[in-house]
Parts: sequence; structure tokens; C-alpha cells
Amino acid sequence: MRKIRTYNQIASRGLDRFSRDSYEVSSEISQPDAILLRSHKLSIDEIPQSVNAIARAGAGVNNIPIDECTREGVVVFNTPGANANAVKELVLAGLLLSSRGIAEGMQYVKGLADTAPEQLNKEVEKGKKAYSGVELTGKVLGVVGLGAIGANVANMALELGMEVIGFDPAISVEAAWRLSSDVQRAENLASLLSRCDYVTLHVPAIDATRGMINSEALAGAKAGLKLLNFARGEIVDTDALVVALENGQVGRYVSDFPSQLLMANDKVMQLPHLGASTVEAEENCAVMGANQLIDFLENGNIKNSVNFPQIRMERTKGYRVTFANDNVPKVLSNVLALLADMNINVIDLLNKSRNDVAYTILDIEQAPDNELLAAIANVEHVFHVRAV
Ligand SMILES: NC(=O)C1=CN([C@@H]2O[C@H](COP(=O)(O)OP(=O)(O)OC[C@H]3O[C@@H](n4cnc5c(N)ncnc54)[C@H](O)[C@@H]3O)[C@@H](O)[C@H]2O)C=CC1
Ligand SMILES: O=C(O)C(=O)COP(=O)(O)O
Repeated sequence: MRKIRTYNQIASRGLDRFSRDSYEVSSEISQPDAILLRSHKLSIDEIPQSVNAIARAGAGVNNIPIDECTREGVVVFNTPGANANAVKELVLAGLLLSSRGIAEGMQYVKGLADTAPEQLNKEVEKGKKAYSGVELTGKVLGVVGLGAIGANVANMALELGMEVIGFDPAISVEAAWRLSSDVQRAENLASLLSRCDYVTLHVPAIDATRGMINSEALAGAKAGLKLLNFARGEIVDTDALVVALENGQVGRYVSDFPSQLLMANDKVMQLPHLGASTVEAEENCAVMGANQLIDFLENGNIKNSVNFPQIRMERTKGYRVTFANDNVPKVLSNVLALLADMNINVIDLLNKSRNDVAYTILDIEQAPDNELLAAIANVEHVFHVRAV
């Protein structure tokens, strides 16, 4: 019986992927084979030795201690694109909320609850001028990060009649294919900020992006910028934002990562972290995360990992062993020499690497015993071995 420890609310369509005959799935398990989670901030102490893999049902993996996981041979997955449409639709809401007096107007109408029915229409007409706004069509939108979400947002904005400028120094080939050729390319963040009425952020929280929207960046922005942050709170330097809101450099800030510092600011609209909270996105992410875990636990295959190479080997016959090692010469040949010494025949093997990590799937003729697994683990530079 394999064990899956869950954190957060994972959609049941995903959990149902684990057959009850072979898996125990619960938020109470103490020695799991794998972890399935969403935004829970996972500390290294919550990852016992028994864990071989962690799947993030979502995009951002800044809640997982990836470097430590890699060192322990723990494969970390995410579910690229599975919630991109949900975020795109909330960004559309953010664009509208920052342009029209929707939230404030609703608040105003609620305040008229005690108005006499025959007076209501008159009061509404009297007050409405305070809530008029501007249209999106013809305005310039800057999209920072053109991955699964950013590309979707950029294409949507073109359909709304906006002019779209994108910035992504590391855009992937697939993302570039998804992007309309009408999206203009900014050479750098400063150039994008200086030209846009609206800017929406869709980058991961990594060292290069934390605080990238700082006082210097904001000082170069077009005055009255409407800034949308549905990426991560820490990408925007909140202290700098408070100043920019005060001096009018930023006209509106909409985010689903609320900050205490911005609570009382009338120019700020803060939502709960709702970007991926739709039935569809929650199901897509949970199913994709569960499928990836199952294929890894049962076959050693890796798809959509953020720290291990992509690898897949068809299962034919024999017994499967996988191992991870530092990506240096001679490790594979040393393991094969060891197998030869032990008179163990190899049926098939596949070896892939990514940065400092190499990973091998090995199908052998006889069932691996503890002695064999220990011998492979003892080969210099091997740091994880598993009989699958
Ligand atoms: N609010 C919410 O509920 C959600 C928020 N997110 C956040 O959005 C982020 C993006 O998600 P996806 O588009 O699915 O990821 P993705 O990996 O498809 O796209 C991220 C893009 O950012 C680009 N990038 C990285 N560093 C950059 C930099 N310094 N400047 C400009 N571009 C840079 C990458 O090249 C990549 O194209 C996630 O990492 C997560 O933090 C994701 C899903 C839901
Ligand atoms: O996928 C992401 O990066 C998200 O931010 C979504 O977070 P959630 O799964 O809703 O806690």
C-alpha cells in the first residue's frame, strides 16, 4: 500500500485517481511515500525520509524547499498551465475593477439600503458620477512574464482592443508559440513600465523577481499606473508601492496577495488568494498532480518536475530500479560494473540529466534485494535509490 499525504483542499477528482486498493490518501499520514499539496508552506521538517516525491497542484513552487528536496533525491512536480485560464479570468476582473467604479459603486448602493423605495432611483442617479471610469480598449497593457498565464492574458487583452507589450527574458519556445505576434516585445522592465497604462505581473517568486517592482522601477512608470499582481506578494516591494500610491505614480493596485500595509489605502483592492480557485482549475491541477505522482511512484517516470529531468521508459518485463546521482562522469558505468560483478543482467536503461542531477531508470532481470539497493546507494555520487 502506497501512502499519499495531502495538505490543503485537493479536488476529489484528483484524489480519486489513487485507487483505494493500492493507495492510502489522507492529511493524517505520518510516513508517506509522497506529498500532494497546494499553497501550504512546506518546511523541511514536514518531509520525512519516506517521501520520494512532492506534487504541487498548481504553478508556483516557492512554498517548497526545492534545493533541500533535490539533495535528498525528492522529485518535486508542479502542474504547468493547469490553472492558467482561471488566473487569466481573474486578471480580466482586476482590469475592470481598476478601471470602473465597480467595487466602490456596489458599496455605495449597499449604503442606500435604508433609502425609501421611491427615493432610491433618484439617490442612485445623484451619486453615480463619483463611480464613472475609463475603458480598456485603446489602452496599453504590459505583461511581465509570458508563460502559461502571461501569454493567455496578453492574447485576451488584444481581443479587448488593448495594445499589449510583453517582457520575458527567458520565454520558452512553447510559450512563444502560444503568444500572438501582435504582442510587442519590451527589451527590459523599465521600458515596459514607461509605456503602459496597466501592468500585470506573471513571474514566479524567485531571487531575480523578488522586489523587482521597487522604488526605482515605479519611479520610471507612467504616472497613474494601474498595477495588477496575481503572481506573488513579494514581487512588489510594498514600502515602495505605498510611496508610489501616495505620490500618484501608481493610481491603482489590485492583488490576490493581501498586505497589512495596504489595508486602509483606497487605491488598493485586495482579494483573498483566489487566482486558481475555480472548480475547473482545482480539478485540472489535482488530476495532473495525481497522475504525475502515480506514474512516478509506479514506474519511476518523471513529467513536469521542477528539479529532476523529464524521463519516461516503457515498462516491458523484468524489475525496475531507479537512482539519482550527481551529474558527474563514471557514475552510470560504475553502477553497471557493479551489476556485472553481481551477475545481474540489464534489460533496458534510460539516463537523463538536468543541471547537477542525473537520473536513471534501469530494468533488470531479477528482483532487486536490499543488498543490491545498498550496493548501488554506495556507489560514489549516488544519492537516492528506489526499487519501483
Ligand atoms: N494568484 C494565483 O492564484 C496564481 C498565481 N500564480 C503565480 O503565477 C506565476 C506564473 O505562473 P505560470 O504562468 O503558470 O508560470 P510559467 O512558468 O508558465 O511562466 C512564468 C514566466 O515567467 C518568466 N520569467 C521568469 N523570470 C522572469 C523575469 N525576471 N522577468 C520576466 N519574466 C520572467 C519565465 O520565463 C516564464 O515564461 C507562478 O509562478 C505563481 O507564482 C500561478 C497560478 C495561480
Ligand atoms: O498555482 C499557484 O501558483 C497558485 O498560486 C494557486 O494557489 P492555490 O492552489 O490556490 O493555493
